[in-house]
Amino acid sequence: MGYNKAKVTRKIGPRRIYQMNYRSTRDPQAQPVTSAAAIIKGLAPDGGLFVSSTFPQPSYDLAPFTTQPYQDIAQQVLTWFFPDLAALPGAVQRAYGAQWDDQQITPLSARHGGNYYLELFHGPTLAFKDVALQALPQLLQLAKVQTGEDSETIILTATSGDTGTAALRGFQNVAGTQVIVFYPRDGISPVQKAQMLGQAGANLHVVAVTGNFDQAQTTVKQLFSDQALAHELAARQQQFSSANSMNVGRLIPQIAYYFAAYGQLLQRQEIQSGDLVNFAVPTGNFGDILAGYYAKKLGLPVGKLICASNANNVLTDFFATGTYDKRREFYVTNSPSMDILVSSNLERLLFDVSDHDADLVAQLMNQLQTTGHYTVPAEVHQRLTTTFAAGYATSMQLQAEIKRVFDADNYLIDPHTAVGSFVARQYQQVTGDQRPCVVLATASPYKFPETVLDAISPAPVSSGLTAIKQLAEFDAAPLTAGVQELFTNLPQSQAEVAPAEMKAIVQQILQG
Ligand SMILES: N[C@@H](CCOP(=O)(O)O)C(=O)O
Repeated sequence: MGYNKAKVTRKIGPRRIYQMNYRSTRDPQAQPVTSAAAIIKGLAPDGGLFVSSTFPQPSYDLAPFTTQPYQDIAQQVLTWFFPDLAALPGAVQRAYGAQWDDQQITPLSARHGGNYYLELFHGPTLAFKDVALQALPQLLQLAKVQTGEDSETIILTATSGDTGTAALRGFQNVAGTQVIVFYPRDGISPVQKAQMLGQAGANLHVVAVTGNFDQAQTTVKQLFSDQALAHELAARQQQFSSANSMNVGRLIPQIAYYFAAYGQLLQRQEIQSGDLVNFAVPTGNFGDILAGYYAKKLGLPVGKLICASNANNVLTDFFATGTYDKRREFYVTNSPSMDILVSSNLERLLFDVSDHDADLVAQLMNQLQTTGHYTVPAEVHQRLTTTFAAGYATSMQLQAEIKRVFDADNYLIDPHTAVGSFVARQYQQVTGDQRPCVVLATASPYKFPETVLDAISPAPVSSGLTAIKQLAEFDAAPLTAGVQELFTNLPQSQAEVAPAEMKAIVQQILQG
């Protein structure tokens, strides 16, 4: 493996250890930090996002991905980005162990209705967030040991349904951590809510916000840069970190499943080594699709990255015009995890395609905050459109897509996956692009049984646990442990606040 850019900094025994530094997307003058520090901090002090100072340029063969277990692929990817984190192999084994209901961790389906589905929901909370949030606690622990950081880590998280539960599960009873999750009170599915409130642990806190996801995430970002609060925390030996894809420790593990998908296609001889594969990614905060962009930059033969949105189609318009404009109605939809108008990770993409122009990124992000919109230079927009395609599906269109795929092959997909599937087909029809396409299946259909049933069942649809049983009748496979657990979880208590009260509740929780 060749690391032609990372700097060799020290040598332990016969093995050379490389160090990868991380810098903010916004401040060209800021001192870079180590990978360990970037994971511990979560967000850069200037409000920007950490990116690696040099992008890894490994040389590798694609052939081994056909036979390697997922754990090996994940370890390889993590080592490219966090070469200075010691003891990664153990962490990876713990992250991808018996808590997964499929040994492949992210199995690729057969071709259904024209496309493949990369099933990212075989972890304990039934959504793709587990792939990274079973790993992040491990990475954080390694980073803390390595840096000697002994303050308590307060994981502040905003969720539109899936990240929160996966973060609670990942950090459940992890020593030296507390997790505070904020979710939009009226913006997640009944099963998502029951699942989130069902996560028990002395270090876990769930707070409903009487606002939408954007308000929760924006306030979380403000709390990160609140100096008075940081001092209060420091006095108690505490500091914030993030479980959202703003944290590189959350984002980087997601790159691995693009390699795993490619390996599975190769292994089945559906493609030849080097063939380009398109990926359709349902996305709200842009983390999942950015991981695909990073996979392409690492040399994986990725063709188009198809960015799929729901009715909150701010990203579709951005890719079409180069103008990002969040001044529009926020829709609460039947694909709630994607109900987002401020896509945090787009900032990392802009940093990359503008040739690391941190001043430009800072200016655009400032404009977004003050005016609600920005337009990227024409050259930046042009670069984006060579790699990305974009489209959206309405709530009715995604339901029709669930039915189409089910009718084709009795294959059940969740509403978010259906958004990706619909937009992939739309793209294929408009462009005639016949390359193999992998749709990221981001959540289990059992998290949204009402919407799925409504699409496929002629009978009246029930809700919650009853709907899960009703949906199971359409499924030849037995219920997985993660779904069965939904029937036994007991709801924990939660607080409810307005967005303006989020700081006060954080202080109250942390003061015990
Ligand atoms: N879609 C998420 C919200 C934020 O995304 P993240 O990937 O940055 O955590 C959710 O379901 O909670």
